[in-house]
This record gives sequence, C-alpha cells and structure tokens, in this order.
Amino acid sequence: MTHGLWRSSYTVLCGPYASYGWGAAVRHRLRGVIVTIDGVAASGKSSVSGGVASALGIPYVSSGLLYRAATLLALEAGLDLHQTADLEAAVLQELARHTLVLEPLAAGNRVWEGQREITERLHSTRIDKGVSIIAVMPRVRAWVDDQLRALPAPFVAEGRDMGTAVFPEASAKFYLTASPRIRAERRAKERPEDIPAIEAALTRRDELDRAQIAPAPDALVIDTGPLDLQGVIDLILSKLALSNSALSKPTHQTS
Ligand SMILES: Nc1ncnc2c1ncn2[C@@H]1O[C@H](COP(=O)(O)OP(=O)(O)OP(=O)(O)O)[C@@H](O)[C@H]1O
Ligand SMILES: Nc1ccn([C@@H]2O[C@H](COP(=O)(O)O)[C@@H](O)[C@H]2O)c(=O)n1
Repeated sequence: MTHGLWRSSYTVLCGPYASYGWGAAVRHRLRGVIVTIDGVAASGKSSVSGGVASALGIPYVSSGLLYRAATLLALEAGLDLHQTADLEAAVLQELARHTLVLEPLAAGNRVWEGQREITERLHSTRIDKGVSIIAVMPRVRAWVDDQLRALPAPFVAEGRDMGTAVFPEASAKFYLTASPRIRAERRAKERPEDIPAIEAALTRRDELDRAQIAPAPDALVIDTGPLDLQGVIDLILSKLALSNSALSKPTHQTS
C-alpha cells in the first residue's frame, strides 16, 4: 500500500529508511514532525521531497501548486496579469468564488477546484510565466500559508519560504540550488522550449521570487548540480538520520 496520506508501517519500519538505523520507535517519533525543502525554481524540490517523504512514509506538501492554482483561476477568469487594476483584489475574489483543495499524497500532490482535478494544468509555460506575479501579493501569500498550516503533520513541505516564513519551527530544513543551465537542461525534458529559453525564464522567475527565496539561516544548502536525484534524496535522508534528535522533537504538538 503506497497511496493515501499514510504509507504502511512496513515502509517506515522495514523500508529504505530502516537502513539509516531507525528503530521501531520511528513512526511514533515522526508524529508532528515537519521537514522543509526550499530552493530556487526547478532545483528538484518536488522530486526530492517526494523521494524523501516516500522513504519516511509520510506525505509531502507542494506549496507552489497553490500559487500555480491561484494563477490558473486568475487566467481562466480572463484577468490580465499586467493590466488589471487592483489585481490582488480580483485574484482574492476568484479564490473566494472557488474551492481549491491541495491533496498532499505521498505519491504526488493533486489539486482540486471543486470536483475538477486541475493538477495537470498547473505545469505549463503560461503558468510558469504568470505565477510569480500572483505569488508576490501579501494577501495571496496569507491565503496559501493558512492552507498549509491547517495540514496535519508529519509531512515534508517544499517551496520557497517553508523554512523561513511558514514553518520556522520545522524539525529539519534543506535548501536546494543548482546553476540555471543545469536546471534548464533538466527542465527541458518537461517543456517544449529550448534550453536557453528555459534558462532565461528560470532566471527571470528567481528574480521575481527574490523576496521569498532566501534560505533559512538554519537550513543545510545543497548544490544538486553534481548529484543525481537519488543522490540528493540519500544525502537528505542521511542528514536526517544523523539529526535523529531533531526529528524526535515534534514541530507541531500532537495529542
Ligand atoms: N539531482 C537531479 N539530477 C537530475 N535531475 C534532477 C535532479 N533533481 C531534479 N531533477 C529533475 O529536474 C526536473 C525539475 O525537478 P522538480 O520538478 O522536482 O523541481 P522543482 O524545484 O520542484 O521545480 P519547480 O520550482 O518548477 O516546481 C525534473 O525533471 C526532475 O526529475
Ligand atoms: N513557498 C512558495 C512556493 C512557490 N512560490 C511561488 O510559486 C511559484 C511556483 O512554485 P514552484 O515551486 O511550483 O516552482 C514560484 O515561482 C513562486 O513564485 C512561492 O512564492 N512560495
């Protein structure tokens, strides 16, 4: 059983994480724990978070999907992201008119607008281009933060400001980087544009996101350039195993 909010205890007690020396108390210990993985655009946050969360047997939460969903609603409402007077109020009105739900499955996050699943529509060049304009709005950020803080821990949270603004009390924090060229080469497998165009768009997005992309002072910064995906996941798992005592302190109190 690998789907749903919780994976079976087999994964936690006997799966890959067991090789890091965790005993039978691990499931109990992870109650209330939040691990944050922030980083620049296309640095591998969601792939790495999925791998780490799977190994731990807990869900991961992709905060960027909520900003992407707010952007989709704005575009579907016909809002011009560059011309609309009081765009923030117009976006909040769209958020109030629709019910957006983030489903943080361990196997991959999904987003629903009412009964309509919109996940597939959130990773397009059009959304990539518009999302930073929406994400800079304080009241949109407050709306996203409220959704995230309402989720039951334990989970791995990924985004830009998970370890700084949203969950400053997180048990363990990581921050992923890689050069714009490497990130563009990886992303080119998922987008129709060529590598220079993707690189320019990623650099532009990092610039627009600069207010929220500083690493937390207590985050471990990982340059993923020389590492493959599994290498990054293994590095984080090994650091978590070493900081065993940090994970024994729940981020959120649980009953
Ligand atoms: N260390 C790595 N080595 C090789 N490829 C990687 C590595 N990390 C991630 N990738 C690949 O890079 C691409 C981008 O990764 P991913 O979507 O996880 O990044 P992200 O930071 O979540 O992106 P975004 O900020 O746009 O949401 C994916 O194709 C992923 O498989
Ligand atoms: N914590 C976050 C997460 C995301 N954003 C904004 O959303 C955009 C898309 O995020 P991805 O992780 O899917 O790339 C991102 O470029 C930011 O504008 C954010 O501000 N804070």
